[in-house]
Amino acid sequence: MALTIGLTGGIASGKSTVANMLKEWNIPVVDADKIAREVVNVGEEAYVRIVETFGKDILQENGEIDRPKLGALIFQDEEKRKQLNAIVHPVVRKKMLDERDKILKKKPVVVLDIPLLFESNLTHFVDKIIVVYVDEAIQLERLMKRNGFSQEDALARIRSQMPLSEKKACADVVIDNNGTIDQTRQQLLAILSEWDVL
Ligand SMILES: CC(C)(COP(=O)(O)OP(=O)(O)OC[C@H]1O[C@@H](n2cnc3c(N)ncnc32)[C@H](O)[C@@H]1O)[C@@H](O)C(=O)NCCC(=O)NCCS
Ligand SMILES: Nc1ncnc2c1ncn2[C@@H]1O[C@H](COP(=O)(O)OP(=O)(O)OP(=O)(O)O)[C@@H](O)[C@H]1O
Repeated sequence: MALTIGLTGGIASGKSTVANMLKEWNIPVVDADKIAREVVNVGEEAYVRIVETFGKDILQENGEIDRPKLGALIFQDEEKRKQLNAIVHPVVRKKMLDERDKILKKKPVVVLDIPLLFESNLTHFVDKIIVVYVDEAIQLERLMKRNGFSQEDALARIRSQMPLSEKKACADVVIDNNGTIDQTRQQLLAILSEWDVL
């Protein structure tokens, strides 16, 4: 029987780290962040609407969207974030579900890696939910390190999402990613074997 697993968590909680493990084991993963980047390529409908809404100031010289600049804008301002979400999310959702359907024609299981699974009310599209959890102090530290953000910028991003503790409470299963990568891999293996996926 077909199984759609939702993989979610908070910003920098370790979703991509877990998704990479799944891909190594040949489990197909649909990456919402990757699709969200593709749908705003120069000339795409969402690109045109973003430029109309936020102006040419958010573009690089070559015409592509300046992601750090747009990020700085929308993570400081909830109204602007809602405007961006309203442009990008419907297109991402459609592409993601198309990819899911294509994969499920050939494979019994697919994982949808969706950072905003709960915030965007997408839980009805998945059968099981894995939340990748970290304590906020570690999340902050990893986010600042990975993106070179100040503490203030990193906190603005964390605060723009549903608290990770709430997501944890809504999960079918939680991966605690406070420890080593290997400890995370062991937890994932146990979940997959329990669900007969490996
Ligand atoms: C604001 C943008 C340009 C910043 O780009 P940047 O390359 O710096 O970050 P990236 O796209 O890799 O996202 C990193 C993480 O930020 C978080 N995040 C991104 N967008 C949002 C949002 N609208 N609300 C809350 N968190 C978000 C997610 O945890 C995501 O995994 C970009 O994130 C964007 O276009 N966001 C809107 C689309 C979106 O919601 N994407 C996320 C899920 S589909
Ligand atoms: N167990 C771990 N130990 C040490 N570092 C880790 C661990 N897990 C992830 N990291 C590092 O933390 C950072 C965030 O992890 P990752 O990119 O997987 O998170 P994410 O949830 O996909 O983030 P985003 O929502 O921003 O896409 C990365 O730099 C990653 O290498």
